[in-house]
Parts: sequence; C-alpha cells; structure tokens
Amino acid sequence: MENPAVRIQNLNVYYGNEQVLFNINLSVPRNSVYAILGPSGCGKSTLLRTINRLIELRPEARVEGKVEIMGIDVYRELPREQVARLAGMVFQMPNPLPHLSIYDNVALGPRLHGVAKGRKLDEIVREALEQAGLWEEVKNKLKKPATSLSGGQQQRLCIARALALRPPVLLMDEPTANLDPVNESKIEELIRKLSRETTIIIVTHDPEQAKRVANRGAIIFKGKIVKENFIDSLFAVPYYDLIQKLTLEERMIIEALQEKR
Ligand SMILES: Nc1ncnc2c1ncn2[C@@H]1O[C@H](COP(=O)(O)OP(=O)(O)OP(=O)(O)O)[C@@H](O)[C@H]1O
Repeated sequence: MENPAVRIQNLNVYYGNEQVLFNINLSVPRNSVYAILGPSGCGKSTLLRTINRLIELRPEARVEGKVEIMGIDVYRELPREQVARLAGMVFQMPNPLPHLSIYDNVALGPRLHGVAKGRKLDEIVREALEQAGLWEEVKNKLKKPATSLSGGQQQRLCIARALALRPPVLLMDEPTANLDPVNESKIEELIRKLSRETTIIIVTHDPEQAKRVANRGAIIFKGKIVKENFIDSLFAVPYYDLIQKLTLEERMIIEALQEKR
C-alpha cells in the first residue's frame, strides 16, 4: 500500500516479561475507518496506545518494531509529546477535565502546543466543536464546566478536544461502549463524516459496529493478527464462529487462517 496513514512493521510489545503483541504488521489507508477487533484481553488497547506512544507512560512496557504515521517514524523522529499532533485519542470513558470549562477543554491541546491564542484559538475551538457535532448545543455556554454536559455530549467534547490539534489520524478506543444507542449512532455518524478528512482507527468489541463504520479491519487473537481485510471479507466467516473456534481449536485455526492470508 502506497502512503498509508499508519504503517506498523514487526511490532512486538511486552509488559515486563510477558509478551502481549506478536509481530504485528498492518497498514491503514488514508481517509478510511479501520476497525481493530478481538476478544477481551487480546491486545487491542495496547496496539492503539503503541501507535501514539501512550504506552510509554507504563514503565513496565517495552516496544520493538516500527510505527509510522503519515510517513514519520514516531519512535525515532519525534519527541513523544509531539505525537498528539499526528494522532488524537478518544477513550472508552468520556474523560473531559472536570475542573475546566467546555471551551478550555477543547483549547487545551492548542494551548499546550503553543499553536494559537485569542481570536485564532476561538476559531479553532469553534471548528473542532462543529466537527464533533456539538457546537449548536454548547455555543451559548462555553464557559460552563464540561461536567455540566450529558455523557454523550461529553464524549463528543472529547472528540472535539482530540481534533483541536487537527491531527491527520484519530484513535478511538471503544468510544461508544458507555453510551446509549442514540448517542452511539450519533458518534458512528460522526466517525463516517470525519473519515472524509481524517483517518480513524477504532477499537471495538462489536462486529456490527465495525460493519457499520469501517472500510477495513483486523481481528486480533492473543496478541496476533489472525485476519485482516476489507470489512465485508473480514466477516465472510461469522465473527462469533471464528472467535468460538479460536478458543476451542486455537492453534489449528490460527495456523489455517495465517496460511490463507
Ligand atoms: N500494565 C500491564 N501490565 C501487565 N499486563 C498488562 C498491562 N496492561 C495490560 N496487560 C495485559 O495485556 C493484555 C492485553 O491487554 P489490552 O488492554 O491491550 O487488551 P484489550 O484487547 O484492549 O482488552 P479489553 O477489550 O478487555 O479492553 C491482557 O492480557 C492484559 O491483562
């Protein structure tokens, strides 16, 4: 694949002596939605946190291999704190900073990175809130605390916060896991819309969600990619059957799938 948004090569990740990701290789096309799927504990969040180097906040973690975002080797060519400019992150639990206002939550990244102040910053905040589909709901109460918003609104605020540095890549770790179906579908619509300009990598437990939002995806099992393809082809074998079989006849199936690739 030429000029992918994210290219991961020969990635191995360890927590202490325990290896949790094994020789991961994948490329994410630009302006697409890429789903990372797999059962609990298989290493999905670890993979996401390796892409933006958040993993380094855990002193027991060790990373081998190469991660490129927009052609930049993030472990060798950038200081860690600059990676947020290439890849924004949205977490499972909406986590706005509770002591900050709606405005200040979104302005946080641009301020920390010295990108803008005054009018220019106002424009960035407004644009990020518009992109996150929240502007109309909050434009008259920007000074109110972020915690005055509902759970679904708080998650869209976190998306706005991640977008405020205008990163080309957005990483989302089960962004709808704690939301009701109405807010879930709002965020899914947003994901599809944002992917016109931004590459999105979404971790999800839910194959139906992956089918709704993603173009392509990978299934991880026990730290290994066992299947990687366009989203329709990925589910040619029903997902639950696949996972069921993996847990029953783990080794055989992993080997069979790897041979087919
Ligand atoms: N700090 C840590 N120290 C040791 N082991 C860890 C640490 N963090 C995660 N692990 C282990 O690494 C493996 C992968 O965890 P990870 O959180 O990446 O999985 P996941 O697929 O995102 O799970 P879930 O869907 O439940 O969030 C798990 O076995 C987990 O127990």
